[in-house]
Amino acid sequence: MEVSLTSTAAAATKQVEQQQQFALASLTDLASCCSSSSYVASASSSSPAVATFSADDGVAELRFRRESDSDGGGVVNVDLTTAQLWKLGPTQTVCIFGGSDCDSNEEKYSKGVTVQFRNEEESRIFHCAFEQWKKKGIITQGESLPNGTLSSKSKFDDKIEPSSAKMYFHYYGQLLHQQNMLQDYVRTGTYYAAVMENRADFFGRVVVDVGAGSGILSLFAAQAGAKHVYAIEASEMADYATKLIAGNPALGERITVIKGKVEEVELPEKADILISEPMGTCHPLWPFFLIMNISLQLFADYYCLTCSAFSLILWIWHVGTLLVNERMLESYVIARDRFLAPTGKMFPSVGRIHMAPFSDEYLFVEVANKALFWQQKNYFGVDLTSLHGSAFQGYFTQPVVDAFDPRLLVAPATYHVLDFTKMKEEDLYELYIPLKFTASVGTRVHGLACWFDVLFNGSTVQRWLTTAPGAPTTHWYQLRCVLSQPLYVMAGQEITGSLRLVAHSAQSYTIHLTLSAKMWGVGAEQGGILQTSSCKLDLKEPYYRMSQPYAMPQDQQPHQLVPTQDVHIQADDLDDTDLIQPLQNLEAQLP
Ligand SMILES: C[S@@+](CC[C@H](N)C(=O)[O-])C[C@H]1O[C@@H](n2cnc3c(N)ncnc32)[C@H](O)[C@@H]1O
Repeated sequence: MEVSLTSTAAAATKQVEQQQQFALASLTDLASCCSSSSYVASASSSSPAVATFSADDGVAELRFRRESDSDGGGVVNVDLTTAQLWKLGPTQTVCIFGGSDCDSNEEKYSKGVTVQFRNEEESRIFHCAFEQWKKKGIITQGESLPNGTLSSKSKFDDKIEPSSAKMYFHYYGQLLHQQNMLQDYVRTGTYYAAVMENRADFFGRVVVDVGAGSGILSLFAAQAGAKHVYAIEASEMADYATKLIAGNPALGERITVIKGKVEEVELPEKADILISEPMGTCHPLWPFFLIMNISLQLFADYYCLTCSAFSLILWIWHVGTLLVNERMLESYVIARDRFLAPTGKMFPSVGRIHMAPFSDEYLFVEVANKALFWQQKNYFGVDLTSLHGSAFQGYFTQPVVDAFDPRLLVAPATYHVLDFTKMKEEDLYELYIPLKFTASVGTRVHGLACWFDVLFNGSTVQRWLTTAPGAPTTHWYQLRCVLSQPLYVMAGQEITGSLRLVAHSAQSYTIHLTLSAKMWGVGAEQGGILQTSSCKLDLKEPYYRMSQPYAMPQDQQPHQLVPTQDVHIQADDLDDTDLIQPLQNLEAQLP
């Protein structure tokens, strides 16, 4: 493959000349579609060729030239603003475009060529370059790009499975999911307050919105007086963001939407400040959510139910989990290295993962009971019990997402800091967090509860966005890792262990949790371990448990446990009418 990129910039006119060339196995004309919308390949004009992307005078274009061409008749000029690519196979692509070099009769019809690449990798890079140059055509309408390099393969593509990325960006490409985030008023309101209270950090500054979504944070930055905002968004949401921004012209004239991944796009200048909401949300069941949301919306329209009641339900479905899920923090850190000036700021700049052991018999019973099905000895004449143990363990691989009562915590929380301004992208591939707690009460420990917060370290005001239990609930809720073998602890006893998060290519993490109860009382000074319990969970496959407000079990009521954050639970919020079946059932089925 020959990929070359040359750049020169004439400073006075700010004109840009860049080139990128691809050798092609062959180029085949499609019969011009004067009378039909279908294309027929004409074998006679197939020959090896070169494709050249270039940007002269700020206009990006693509030119195909057959190698056999001597008189210029084999040159095909493609207007990138109208051109589209369609993949026919791993190495074959059709390029359709509005004709510019045809006679007047044909001018109103689209034209096309079939491009045969030499291998799959070259095809992939060509597609990537095509998107880049197409975007460049859009950016350069308003301003020109400086010299730069086009990465042939981005870090994102290296580490993320294409199927995961496709599903991920499809999800974020839909307005309904952006709406769910916008309707998390704790989240969006905190961002708004953090920006407005710290106008000085935005006023007259160049801002990059990393993963702009609907463009809301770009609009906040523009409201705060940003000189220019580059809103980078990889999903189809970029088109909606463009619309939203155009609908707010007073702000929009200072915002440029750039459709592409932060790992791949080029910017014409360095940023003074990055703003982003890269905190992991969880959406593995998006097709299910989508169908249910659409049906519910239709149902709501049909029965003229109020939007607000239903938007609450839709919002509840868009639940989220631990800071690092989605692996978008890595993109945030890459954006820092690519776009931020050395003295620039990041909003947010720090994230903290908080952790504390919890005791929740009802949750434990609920998870364990899911495997009861496999205890049937006569399921259509079949004994299912040999699979009960596996099913039982399987349910404990799902982290639980819900809002729980902070009084379920059995020890003050500890936290692990992620400094987005300093950490390396690779630091996020694996996180190892040693754990050490002192139990406040004697109880059974059922696992580890986790939540996070992020800091907007403004020059004027420092503001935290927290997802702590007891704080106003966000769409992230909290996350709990439930142990299949609970631990017994006494008040004052030390609980040690570790939480290891290992990133995987499906944009999430495998969680390895170990908790141990240290020896207590006589012999404690020897530091021995009394009991240990471990589990392995997949952050991408959580169990959503938002159906009912938590009811505090009677036997746990007297404990006053110690959360790390302020608690705002009303006595009225607690209701012990819908408690789950007694523990004895569970003891009987433990494998
Ligand atoms: C959690 S949403 C936040 C959207 C918006 N900033 C807001 O606060 O409402 C994250 C957005 O980042 C986009 N995104 C994620 N990874 C990206 C990447 N590597 N490059 C560009 N956009 C990305 C997603 O498509 C999604 O729209």
